[in-house]
Amino acid sequence: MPSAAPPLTPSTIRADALRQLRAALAAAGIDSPALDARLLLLAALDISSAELAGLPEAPLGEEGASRLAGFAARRLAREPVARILGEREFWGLPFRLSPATLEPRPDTETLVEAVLKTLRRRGHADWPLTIVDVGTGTGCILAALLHELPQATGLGIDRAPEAARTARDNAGRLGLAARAHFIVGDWSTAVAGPVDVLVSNPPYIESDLIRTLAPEVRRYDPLLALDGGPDGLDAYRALAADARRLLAPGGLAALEVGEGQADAVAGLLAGLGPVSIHPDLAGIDRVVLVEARG
Ligand SMILES: C[S@@+](CC[C@H](N)C(=O)[O-])C[C@H]1O[C@@H](n2cnc3c(N)ncnc32)[C@H](O)[C@@H]1O
Repeated sequence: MPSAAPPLTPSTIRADALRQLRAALAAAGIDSPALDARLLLLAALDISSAELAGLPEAPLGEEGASRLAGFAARRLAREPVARILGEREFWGLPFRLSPATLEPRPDTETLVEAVLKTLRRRGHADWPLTIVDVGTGTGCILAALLHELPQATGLGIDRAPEAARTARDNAGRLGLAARAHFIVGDWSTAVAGPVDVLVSNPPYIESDLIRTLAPEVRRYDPLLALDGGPDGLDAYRALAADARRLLAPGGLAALEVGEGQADAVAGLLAGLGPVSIHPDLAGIDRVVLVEARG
């Protein structure tokens, strides 16, 4: 049964709207009702937290009530807040979303951290590195790396043309257009190499498990971004072959993996050089990194 929307009117005051929305989201079983209600209210009224704190008794007004009612209906239909707002932060940078892009996840920052740590340990962070990001989505991994590595240039590849366009737009808005290029392609088949850094957060959910995912993921993240084939490892087989073909001597590849996949992916990369496995903040092995022999 669809959950009841809060009874918002133009004369409803901000504080009451927040309470009503929080209660409606909680009743619908949404995980973070207080935070979501607050973010949606601020966005619907286009105000800051300080403005809300300063004038909690102000009425929503015609436009505010109508926008907030629309946002509430979408969230109650389990659309994620970031999709409603159209933007999501990753590595402290803003990324626009489109229906063709995965919503970037905090876990993926583990991959950015692992690559930067390795490059810094090796004293390569100021080198004019070439980076390839396969399955770039919003372009978040590539943009975060280029943001931290001022001499590097990068290529983002996605099979979804709309994702490649969104990534290009995001890189442009972040001032990275001169160093980041984006193409539509199937894994790295269009790339000749050599490549210094190959990164990817590929689709890795086992096909049969997709129907068990939370509605926020199953209904709103694109299937192409989720489906890793029968055992979830299809993409890694292609990427391991790409790494073997493309990596420069001494180059590195870093792949995000799903829970329980690290050992299998480490096995696929093992022939290239020493492999390390990096946990995310929850302690789950999240990134497999290989440093190709020089
Ligand atoms: C899990 S998403 C990751 C998106 C983004 N890199 C991130 O971390 O938020 C995987 C991405 O791979 C893309 N993809 C799926 N199959 C592909 C293929 N054969 N070649 C290139 N990209 C592919 C999807 O369109 C999607 O954007």
